[in-house]
Amino acid sequence: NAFVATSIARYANATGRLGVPPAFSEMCLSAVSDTFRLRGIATDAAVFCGLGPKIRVDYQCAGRNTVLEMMQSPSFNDVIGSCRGPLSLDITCKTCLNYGIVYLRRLIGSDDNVALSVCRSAVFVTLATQHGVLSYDDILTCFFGVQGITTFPGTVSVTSTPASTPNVTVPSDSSAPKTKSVPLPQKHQKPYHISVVPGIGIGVILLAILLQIVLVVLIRRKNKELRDAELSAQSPDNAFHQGQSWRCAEGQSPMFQRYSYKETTKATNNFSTVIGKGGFGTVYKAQFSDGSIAAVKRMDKVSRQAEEEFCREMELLARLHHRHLVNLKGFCVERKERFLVYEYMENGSLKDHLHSSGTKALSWQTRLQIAMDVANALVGSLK
Ligand SMILES: Nc1ncnc2c1ncn2[C@@H]1O[C@H](COP(=O)(O)OP(=O)(O)OP(=O)(O)O)[C@@H](O)[C@H]1O
Repeated sequence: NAFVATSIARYANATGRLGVPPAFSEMCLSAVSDTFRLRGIATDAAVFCGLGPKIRVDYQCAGRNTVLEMMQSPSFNDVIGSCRGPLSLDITCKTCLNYGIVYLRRLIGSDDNVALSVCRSAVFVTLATQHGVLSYDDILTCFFGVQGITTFPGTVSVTSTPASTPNVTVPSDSSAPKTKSVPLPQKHQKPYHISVVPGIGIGVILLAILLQIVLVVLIRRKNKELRDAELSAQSPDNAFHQGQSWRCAEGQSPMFQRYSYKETTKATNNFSTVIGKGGFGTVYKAQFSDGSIAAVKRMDKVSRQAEEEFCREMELLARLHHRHLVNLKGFCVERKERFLVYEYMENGSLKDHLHSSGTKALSWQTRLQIAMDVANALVGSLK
């Protein structure tokens, strides 16, 4: 009904008539059926839309055939006045409809339901022609509870056949001009699914572009990694890292625990506690996740010599086990990082004790004992 009423409102807007004359009704009905088909509505819907098997395409109401006649009927101004408010609000819409019903009852009584229904559409069409005073979309929503069928404003000159909507041939009627401007409901004529398809398409394209960007970033990152690896393989120092030193560390690994860079960093609390510095590098205090305390020596610089030293220390301590020699617990070889992990000597270095003075100074007897222990350790290392 909303479709048909919309078409008739457009026609009324052009001609001032409340529907097409009988000679045009067949063309009009076939145009309505075409519209149904275009919008994917079952063609037999026409049966339900009309007042019986045929759709009413004229809204003659109690002898009134034109918008002007409707306007001139008593109390119609009251209807217009009550429908002036924002009809999108439920309360305003109800007031407008109530005024309409009161007006119709006065006009045709309350018994003739068919006439009531047709006149109700005639009221709608009449109101719909009141541009500037009333909002067409709001009236449509209020009267039929539907939205988006058409936007009424906007006009087009019409001269061709009714079948090729939206152009309409205006009947030769002395009271109506032959060619009129009829509002064109272009905006909302496309069925819903037609506007959804491009939306999905755009979504898919955007997703594809996004995936492509991610792919390019990943490829670039991988290429950079490969380039870096190639460069480091070409550098003389790194050739050593990749070759001899690595074999050295690998060779010893079964004897010592191998630590990862990550766990070493965590155990030293990101290398926060320095306990000494030697020729090889800096020594940090560390506590590993199993609770063991250790001294971690970190190789300061990457050089062939440092690498050899690292290797030698490992090889040596793998062979030497003496109660006067500090034990090597493990190592870490990762990228350019080299660590040796020793058991932690909580009393500090011999050097510190030998050179300390005051109450902490070592007695000569203790010094002698230490000298003998060191000599023992040396003998043990030479065996
Ligand atoms: N296992 C350890 N436990 C506690 N502190 C240590 C341990 N190993 C080293 N240190 C501390 O770190 C300092 C440096 O030790 P490191 O072995 O690197 O140097 P060095 O023996 O003095 O010299 P070089 O590196 O030439 O042998 C020591 O003086 C000591 O204070």
